[in-house]
Amino acid sequence: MSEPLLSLSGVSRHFGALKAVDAVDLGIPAGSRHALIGPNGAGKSTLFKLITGAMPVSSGTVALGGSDITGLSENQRARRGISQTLQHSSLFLTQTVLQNVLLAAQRHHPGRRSLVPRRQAAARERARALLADVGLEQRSDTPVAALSHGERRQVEVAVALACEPRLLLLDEPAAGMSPAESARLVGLLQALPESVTVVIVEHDLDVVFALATSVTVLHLGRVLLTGSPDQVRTSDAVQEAYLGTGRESLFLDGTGPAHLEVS
Ligand SMILES: Nc1ncnc2c1ncn2[C@@H]1O[C@H](COP(=O)(O)OP(=O)(O)OP(=O)(O)O)[C@@H](O)[C@H]1O
Repeated sequence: MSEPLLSLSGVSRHFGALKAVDAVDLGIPAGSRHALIGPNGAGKSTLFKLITGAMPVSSGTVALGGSDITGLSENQRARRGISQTLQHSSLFLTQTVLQNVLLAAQRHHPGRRSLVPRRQAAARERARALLADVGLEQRSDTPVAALSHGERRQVEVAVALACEPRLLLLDEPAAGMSPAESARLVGLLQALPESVTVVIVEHDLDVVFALATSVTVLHLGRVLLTGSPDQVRTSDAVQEAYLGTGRESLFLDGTGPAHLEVS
């Protein structure tokens, strides 16, 4: 079997006596649409930060494409091909959608910054193509401040893609979105090329089951199960992990995810 794109081995993060992430082993093949789920406090955000390099591991190793990146900073990992969108927006509100994407591309490829009009035009063309990919070509010249919440999340995906990632990590991309906006987001993530491996941390299980080809369930910092969406859906252990967390069941009606209309 080929080497996973992302490989975690014995990854742990402790806060004093609390094992927020506890000896996690995980291999995510290239091209996956992988979801990390689990009840509140399961360790999802902490694990996300250990992958991006926003937080150092207490022990264990993180490898990307077979290279150990455990000791690398967040910026160094970004240069190796890890891009992320965060729960809290990092967009420039007074700049247009296009300018946000251009700035991200320039930050990532400082060498491509150019005063030559032909090169500037090529950069704008690349940025417009990305905006078309995320369904925002009509909004290129609109200031981000004038966009809806859902559209801003779409810009964040375009900004992350401007860094030409091998691994795109999305932290709760559907938070605060309407069902229609969530469906659009799922559609655009499904349409990304296989060269971009996607990992999402997401509470909205309709989004998870519409998108994910594989799912890891975290509980109390440990991997409870990694499997197909069907294996996760039908697991008694997963249902039990969600009991007592405010959700009576993994699915609110106990039958399955609500239908998410993905166009
Ligand atoms: N910087 C920190 N210092 C101390 N404890 C922390 C820190 N960050 C997270 N924790 C604790 O680690 C555990 C896991 O938190 P984490 O935010 O990773 O969970 P989560 O699964 O993302 O939860 P949620 O779904 O609520 O966002 C929790 O008990 C949390 O209180």
